[in-house]
Amino acid sequence: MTLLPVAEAQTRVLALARPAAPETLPLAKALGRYAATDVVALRTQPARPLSAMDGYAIRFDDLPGPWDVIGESAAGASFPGTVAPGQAARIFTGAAMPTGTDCVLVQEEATRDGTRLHLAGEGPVRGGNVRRAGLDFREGDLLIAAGERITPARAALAAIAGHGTLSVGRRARIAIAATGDELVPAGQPLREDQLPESNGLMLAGLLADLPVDRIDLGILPDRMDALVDAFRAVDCDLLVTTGGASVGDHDLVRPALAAAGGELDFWRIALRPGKPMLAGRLRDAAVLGLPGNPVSSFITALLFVRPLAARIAGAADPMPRAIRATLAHPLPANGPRQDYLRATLIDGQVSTAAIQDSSMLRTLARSDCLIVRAPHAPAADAGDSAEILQLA
Ligand SMILES: Nc1nc2c(c(=O)[nH]1)N[C@H]1C(S)=C(S)[C@@H](COP(=O)(O)OP(=O)(O)OC[C@H]3O[C@@H](n4cnc5c(N)ncnc54)[C@H](O)[C@@H]3O)O[C@H]1N2
Ligand code: MOO
Repeated sequence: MTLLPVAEAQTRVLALARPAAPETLPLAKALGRYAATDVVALRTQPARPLSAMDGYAIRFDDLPGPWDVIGESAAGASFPGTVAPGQAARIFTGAAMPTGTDCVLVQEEATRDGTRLHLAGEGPVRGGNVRRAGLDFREGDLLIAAGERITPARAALAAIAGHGTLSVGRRARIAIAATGDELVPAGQPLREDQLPESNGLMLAGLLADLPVDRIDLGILPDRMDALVDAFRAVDCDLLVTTGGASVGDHDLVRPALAAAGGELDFWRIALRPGKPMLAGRLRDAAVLGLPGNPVSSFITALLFVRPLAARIAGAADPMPRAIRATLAHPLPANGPRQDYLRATLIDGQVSTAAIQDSSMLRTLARSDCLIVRAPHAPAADAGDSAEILQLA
């Protein structure tokens, strides 16, 4: 049996995306989306030299004073004249430096007697307390690259750079179906051979921070006709199923995809947990069939569903980012599959949970990171560096 390496599976999954045409939205609505084009500054910030402090705009060469205060410059109400040698202008934070001045004496270091101003401290350095024109950026600078997320800071940056709207990727429409005759909606009475459905809720949570509209297909039974009907009817950018991905007699997602007219791209990854995941296309939609075990569903959602959803919405770089931590204890050599061990990170030291069964939600819920073990990684010692993925 050939198992696809995780990195290759991720590349092939991202290639299933068909990003929708972008749309232009007011900045407030563009928050959380991905930029569809490069965002360039339409103005220089600051446009003129500004005071960084409340005090007095002076000429550095006039130090140590005294000065005559001849006017005032406030944010939005600049001093219109020129400040000559021996003169100063009252100034406030964010106000334009009057012509002729080059530094600001903070008011804590000044005393005033009517219009007469005296130095009462060290005074500024040359150019001190002034934000030069273009300190932040200049007109024409690239501020946000296409495919970057419109975070709160980037939305604010776009606003101050002169934009009122942005061209962004559309929200991805993601249909989620749980499959399995044993599944009952959470909170409902159940027999001992039944199980509350939990993967759909988990997937919804894992997509909640992305620009995604979810289509909840609920619980589908392990019957070809029901699966094929649901697959034929769905209209979405990405169809995600959980369960029925393996080799059992009731594992029908793969044949149902084919019967509905879909195409399989690949099935089975050198991944633990999550090996039986399948990927394909169905008409205009990408399809990911996640394994039913809750932890397998979680990890395949983290490694494949979230990145693909973000890519459909226009993300350039949607992969989760690994960091490094120190192993708190030894680890045995790894087998042929890339392993994602449920673990806890404390003060940079990472420890694995004792039992790593892919059905165990309590272990997953207690973990705040996953240790990534490459296929055939040799045994590791306490104190060795390990790659980890942090869980939100
Ligand atoms: N002979 C083999 N058996 C199995 C193999 C294999 O290679 N050969 N692979 C194993 C691996 S690895 C995994 S992972 C599982 C997953 O297979 P399926 O995707 O077919 O999952 P199911 O059988 O449908 O369910 C597994 C388990 O998870 C529970 N489940 C399913 N959906 C949900 C849900 N929405 N919410 C909560 N729990 C769910 C289900 O009741 C089962 O207990 O296959 C191995 N078998
Ligand atoms: O790969 Mo399965 O997901 O081990 O449990």
